[in-house]
Amino acid sequence: MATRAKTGATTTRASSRTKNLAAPPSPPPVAKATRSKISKPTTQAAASGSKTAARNPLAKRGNSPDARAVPTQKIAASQLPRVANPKGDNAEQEPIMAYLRIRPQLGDEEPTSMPYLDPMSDTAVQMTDPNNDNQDNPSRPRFRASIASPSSIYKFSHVFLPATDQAEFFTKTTLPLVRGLLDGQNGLLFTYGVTNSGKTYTIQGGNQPESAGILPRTLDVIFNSVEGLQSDGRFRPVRLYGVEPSNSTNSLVSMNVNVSTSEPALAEVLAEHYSASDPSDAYTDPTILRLDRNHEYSVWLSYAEVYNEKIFDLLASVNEESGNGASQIPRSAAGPSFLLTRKALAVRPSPASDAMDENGSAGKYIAGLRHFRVTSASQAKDLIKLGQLHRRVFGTLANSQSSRSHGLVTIKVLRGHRGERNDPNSLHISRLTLVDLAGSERTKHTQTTGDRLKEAGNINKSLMVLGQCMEVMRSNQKRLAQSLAHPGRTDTRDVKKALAVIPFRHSKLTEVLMDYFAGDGKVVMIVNVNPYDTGFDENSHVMKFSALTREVFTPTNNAPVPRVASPTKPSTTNKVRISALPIARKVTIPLLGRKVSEAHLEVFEEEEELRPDEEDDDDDEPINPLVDALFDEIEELRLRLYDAELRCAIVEAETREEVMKEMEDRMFAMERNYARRLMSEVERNEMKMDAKIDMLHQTGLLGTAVKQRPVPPQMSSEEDTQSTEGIGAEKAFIDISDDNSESDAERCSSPLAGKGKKNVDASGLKLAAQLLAEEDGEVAGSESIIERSMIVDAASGEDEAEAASNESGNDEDLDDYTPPAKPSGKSRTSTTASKAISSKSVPNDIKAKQRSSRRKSSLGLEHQMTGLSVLSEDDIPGADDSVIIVPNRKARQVAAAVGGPGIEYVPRKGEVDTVKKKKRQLTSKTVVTEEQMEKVVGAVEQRVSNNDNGKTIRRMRLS
Ligand SMILES: Nc1ncnc2c1ncn2[C@@H]1O[C@H](COP(=O)(O)OP(=O)(O)OP(=O)(O)O)[C@@H](O)[C@H]1O
Repeated sequence: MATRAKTGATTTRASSRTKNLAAPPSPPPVAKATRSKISKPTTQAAASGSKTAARNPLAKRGNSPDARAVPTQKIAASQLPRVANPKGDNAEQEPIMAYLRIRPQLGDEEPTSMPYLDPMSDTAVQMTDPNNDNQDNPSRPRFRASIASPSSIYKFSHVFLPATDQAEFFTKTTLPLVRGLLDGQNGLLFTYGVTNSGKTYTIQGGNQPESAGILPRTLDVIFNSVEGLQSDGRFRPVRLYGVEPSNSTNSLVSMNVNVSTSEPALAEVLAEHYSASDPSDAYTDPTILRLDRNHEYSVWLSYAEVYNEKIFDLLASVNEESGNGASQIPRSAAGPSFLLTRKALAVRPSPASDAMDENGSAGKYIAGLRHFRVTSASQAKDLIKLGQLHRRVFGTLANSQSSRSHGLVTIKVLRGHRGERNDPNSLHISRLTLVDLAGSERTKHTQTTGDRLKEAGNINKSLMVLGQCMEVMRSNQKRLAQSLAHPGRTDTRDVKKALAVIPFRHSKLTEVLMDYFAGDGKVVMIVNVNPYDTGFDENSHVMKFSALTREVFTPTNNAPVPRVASPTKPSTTNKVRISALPIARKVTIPLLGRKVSEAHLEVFEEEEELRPDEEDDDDDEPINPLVDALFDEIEELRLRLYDAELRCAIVEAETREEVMKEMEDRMFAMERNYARRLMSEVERNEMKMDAKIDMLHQTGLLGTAVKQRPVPPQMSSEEDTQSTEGIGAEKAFIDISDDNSESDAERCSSPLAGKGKKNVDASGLKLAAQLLAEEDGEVAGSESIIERSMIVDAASGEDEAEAASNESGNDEDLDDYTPPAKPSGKSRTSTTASKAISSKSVPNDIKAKQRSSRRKSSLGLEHQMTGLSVLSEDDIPGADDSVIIVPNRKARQVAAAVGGPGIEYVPRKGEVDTVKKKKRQLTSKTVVTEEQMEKVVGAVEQRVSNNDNGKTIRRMRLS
């Protein structure tokens, strides 16, 4: 037997049957366990007993002494809902267990509250789209980019909140599977979720001792429980259900993977930085499961990855070639370089001899995947680390340790009776596979391109196919259940024939796992969600997948009818052909060591070998070329879509940035322009207003004549002349009512209203002429003075005496009004002198000439003033036409009390009227109705008339 096994010509099938039903704690019904092909009468008898038990699962589960002896499992089993097996046999079915784990918030960069996930109970969560801000107002139109439902409630077997620790999580989700494994039952656990949601943390754990994940804890519990019950490992598992005599090549020592002593050279270089100081090694889960001490156990480990739709053995020794220059990889001075060659493994159907019954399938296995016997938890953990080292772990923007492949760790336990150590028929094989799925990729967020994009496409393909398998399984089961519920309506056999093909073969991942879904043990799915930095839409898809999965049932008791299988055909490996050329990739692995910063690896990935006889696949699943082509098409389109979206996002971002910059520049330029214009306008306004106020002063009505203000610098020489004229003219616009005898009508009339000579007060003209002389900045000789004096005389005429009396009038009627200064002595003298000249020494004809000339000049001046008034109004931006200048604050108060805007106080010389100034700066136009104006004017006049001796200066401009 041993000899045959060594040659590899014969393999055996271990028995799946419980031989001693009375032996406590006998396991519950075994799913697909293996049985030796070399049958013995005793084995057959036992198998027969087992067969009976297998067909009566309830008796085996609930009523058997074994079940009573294993309380943990009994509780776990009793919690599960049961349904009739759609296959029509007596096997029980359980839904796939789905657990939700919510990742806690990490660091400060993420928001403090879960934005869209609301745990409602231990088994339900509500997801609400945070962008759906129209919830409160249904009448408002909804524009949502997302196709996911805005709010949904999802149910799970259990919801684990962020505070859940690893120990509790392991106990509730995985321990029942470990119990099943040691009791001979198969199990599958996989984590599902988007990148960075905590899948790897759940499976492998964190850096802290207590944060060990479910994989190291599983190994701890297994070795805690089998302590003292380990067999010598004389048989080893092959394929899915086969056993064969073990040989030395499968021991860790023989393959130089005794990690405690010597590792492969690559691992020596790299792993020392990876594993030397891993604090989680120090932790051991203390849980011990009680086992039947009449049995002995051997534990086998394999570690595979599905990467880019290829399967690789992560524990296979790698052919390496260290830094000898053979590779084209640019060598780093700091780090070592390796050329690795690894070969993709094929998934093959097990030979029919492995099948448990004639009609049954023996399942598919990964051809060439090596299993290593491990005798302690620490040894197993080291082996896992070696596998992780080989696993492709690339840093992406989303997660520096993102898993780019699906990692499958399979633990196989061979259990045999102590009394029948040499009998392979006494062996049970059970297996537990823990799968760390790669994250569903967010290409937009991770800026995935090139190789990463291809990886993403393949990852998504695997997950998509997994979802499709679930969907088809669910609909098949529904149809069968309906048919069984109404047996008269349709023939169940017809329904079975019409069931849709489950597309397991469309991805390597589902192909490898299909036996679990097809009824080979319990399936547990862990849904990892990170609601802090992952989008609502992405997690919605994950949730939908989990909701779908929970509706799929897997048979938990699928023990087939045992039969003696024919010997396995010898391997035809020598006739293999390589399906494609090797693919070379360059990998850079960052290291944690001080000396070595990174290692460059060149990986040659050989395609899987296909046997000639495998080209016509003998799989029972029909191949539909159209479906395959459509899948390829979908993948192609998906990749192109990702690529296009990525490019669009980049272009959009760049365009936005450019436009923003341009707009910013423009805004700055506009701001500068406006500020400059505003300042110049304010200055101009101030100049003009000051000039006007100066005119008032110079008329002597508001105080002593002030010195001439400088002409605004922006005025040209041409403007200068005009402005000089304007100033003089504007002075003439001042309606001077310096005596109380002036009629109301005259006082209220605007000097602009008539624009005629009679509206121009004689005193005003006189002063205007004087001002003109002063503004010219020179005394142009006596003639010009005489000329101007004549003009004044002619203009004043009969009003002269009145004007003279007004000059000496009492102006103390207004409390804060400063009486105008007396005209300067020079002016007065000039006037008097001119009068003297005119009356005494000038002949009559000359007088007449002078009179006509004076009349002309007067008319010219009047004309100039009229013109300038227009110029003045139009020229001053923001000039307020509705302004009333009142002589003092009190008057303003009175006017303001009566109501009506536009009341201005004319300050004394040197006094600053801040209100007016501010008003000017704001250049706000006040609109005053005629009615308001009249009211104000009336009030002012009233006030003025109440003060007998007051002088009122008002200026009204009615626009
Ligand atoms: N329950 C948790 N408690 C504390 N930290 C956690 C938890 N879950 C995840 N993390 C941390 O979140 C980060 C991302 O987790 P992890 O690497 O497991 O994500 P992932 O889903 O495996 O990502 P990928 O699919 O890209 O491999 C890690 O730093 C991990 O330590």
